[in-house]
Amino acid sequence: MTKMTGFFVTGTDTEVGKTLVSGALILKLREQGKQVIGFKPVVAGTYQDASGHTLNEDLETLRIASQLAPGQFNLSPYVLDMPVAPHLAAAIKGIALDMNTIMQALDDVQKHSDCIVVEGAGGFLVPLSDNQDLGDLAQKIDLPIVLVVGMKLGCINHALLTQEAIKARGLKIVGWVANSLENEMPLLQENVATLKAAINAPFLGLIPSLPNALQKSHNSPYSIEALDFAARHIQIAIH
Ligand SMILES: Nc1ncnc2c1ncn2[C@@H]1O[C@H](COP(=O)(O)OP(=O)(O)OP(=O)(O)O)[C@@H](O)[C@H]1O
Ligand SMILES: C[C@H](N)[C@H](N)CCCCCC(=O)O
Ligand SMILES: [Mg+2]
Repeated sequence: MTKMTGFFVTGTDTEVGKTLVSGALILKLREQGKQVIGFKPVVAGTYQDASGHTLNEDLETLRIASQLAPGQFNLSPYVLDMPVAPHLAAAIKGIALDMNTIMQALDDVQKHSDCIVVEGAGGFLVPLSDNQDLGDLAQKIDLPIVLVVGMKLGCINHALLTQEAIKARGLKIVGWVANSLENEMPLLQENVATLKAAINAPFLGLIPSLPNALQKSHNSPYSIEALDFAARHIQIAIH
């Protein structure tokens, strides 16, 4: 496999805005004239669209951001129905998540793009199997890591734990994004200031709570306007 360019997007937890930031990064890379494809090693949680197709919200968001047609490219080798820890969703389906299968799928989409934005599943050390986790996958993929901090009580500890885990794998955080989530936390700016001092990587920006008009509705992914709103709040050097 040739050396990839792009980003690996991890977060302090599940539901912290990795998909929002991944979509925003795809838009920023596309603004530079690059062909970008989003990828997730595994997704857990599906819904049926009006035509009865089984879809996943994150993959549909990455698809919107990359401007891909429905079904164009396989953005994840593992689409699992239950919205639970991926290795458990896989076990329920009677399968195991295999690192080589993920790398092969990534290689396939990479052939059609200049850059890849890989969104992790949950936090940095979510298991893929009994002996491998997403940190191992991040090591194999070896893309610069963007850390998304979901701004809620507890995020300082989660951010520091994640930073340690990334460092322990010999990887580097290229920057971190504070995502304000749906309800702005008390002392938001003070929390951001604490994180700026504690995280040993550039601060890329604070995404405010999405304006009501841009909030997603049930089962529908982020709109392109929501991704663009987030992109406008991220400053990142793209080479
Ligand atoms: N800035 C924001 N303003 C308002 N709502 C937000 C914001 N960021 C995220 N959300 C909401 O928080 C929820 C989780 O966001 P998102 O799906 O991007 O998280 P994630 O980290 O990608 O989760 P997963 O681990 O499942 O991939 C979504 O319902 C989304 O609408
Ligand atoms: C289903 C969910 N939305 C994510 N895709 C997966 C989150 C896995 C979290 C596992 C854990 O850390 O306990
Ligand atoms: Mg997501």
